[in-house]
Amino acid sequence: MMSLLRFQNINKVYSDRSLALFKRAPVQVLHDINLTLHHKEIFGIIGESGSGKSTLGRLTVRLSQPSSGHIFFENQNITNLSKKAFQPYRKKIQIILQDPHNALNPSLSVGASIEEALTAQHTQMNASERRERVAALLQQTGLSPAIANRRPHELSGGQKQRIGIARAIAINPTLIVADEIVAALDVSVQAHILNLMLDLRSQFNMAYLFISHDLAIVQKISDRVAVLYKGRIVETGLSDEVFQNPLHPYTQTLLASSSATSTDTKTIFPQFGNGTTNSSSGCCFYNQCFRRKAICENKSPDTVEISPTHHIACLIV
Ligand SMILES: Nc1ncnc2c1ncn2[C@@H]1O[C@H](COP(=O)(O)OP(=O)(O)OP(=O)(O)O)[C@@H](O)[C@H]1O
Repeated sequence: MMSLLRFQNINKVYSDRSLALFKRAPVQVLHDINLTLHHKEIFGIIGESGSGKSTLGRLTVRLSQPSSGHIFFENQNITNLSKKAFQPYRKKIQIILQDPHNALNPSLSVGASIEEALTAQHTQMNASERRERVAALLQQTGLSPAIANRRPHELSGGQKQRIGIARAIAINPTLIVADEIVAALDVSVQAHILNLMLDLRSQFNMAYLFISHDLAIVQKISDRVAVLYKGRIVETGLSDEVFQNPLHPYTQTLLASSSATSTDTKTIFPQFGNGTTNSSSGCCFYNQCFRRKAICENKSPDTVEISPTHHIACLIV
């Protein structure tokens, strides 16, 4: 497979903002990152909070610059390109962020928001072509074209995230950085969004850098995965291999600690049938456990019985 994105010896140093200005010391959050992402591939990035996942995503779309090292996109070194020289690549690399509620301009209609993505990238479309494109994008993301006239506050979280996805795919990118894109959504909505991402990948042959703390979701959605620990890649490989036979002690600990809390993939991805789930109860998921168990067992949340240990595990989390 041809390389789409390559990180070569990437280091990132921030200054520690928790300290007073005169006491600030540099903090290295990424150490010597080497990764290659192929065309049409879904590459998962996992690791605990603060391990540097989002920083890697931000470097990819040049929201931030590496302190040293190089980033190659389609074999072109894009690390130090001027804004103008980067413009053609900007169109090919899009990002979708976690919080759909803040991702959209509240004063713009949904249609105007998507049109803005088209005009920002200097597409040569006239107004009626843009409106047609907006309608097509809404349909492709499972929404009615009529929603174009609504404002963000009139939409659900899932609908807003679909608009975020429509904006991201508007100019036919080849790579999408998906940073915790379902973390803020209800579990049933997560399923729809993740299935939409899989459909769009097959339809438009995009690659995803898929950043998530939810190991079960990453396992199911990713072709390959890298495990970040304190800014270093400690393990990388085919998703199934890493999840089934983790070699690095940190990966083993991460998988073991997630086993009581991870998403039930049978609920999220029913098409995977009886695939393994990391959840001891099969249903636990942070503080939504009642709801999740209800969904798993197809019951009302009020009638779900939860074992004391399951419940305690959720309270601890
Ligand atoms: N702009 C910044 N200035 C200073 N430090 C930063 C900045 N952005 C991130 N950091 C620090 O870099 C480290 C890595 O942050 P990052 O957001 O990449 O981690 P993460 O793995 O995505 O975490 P989470 O899963 O909690 O989002 C953290 O210690 C964070 O506090």
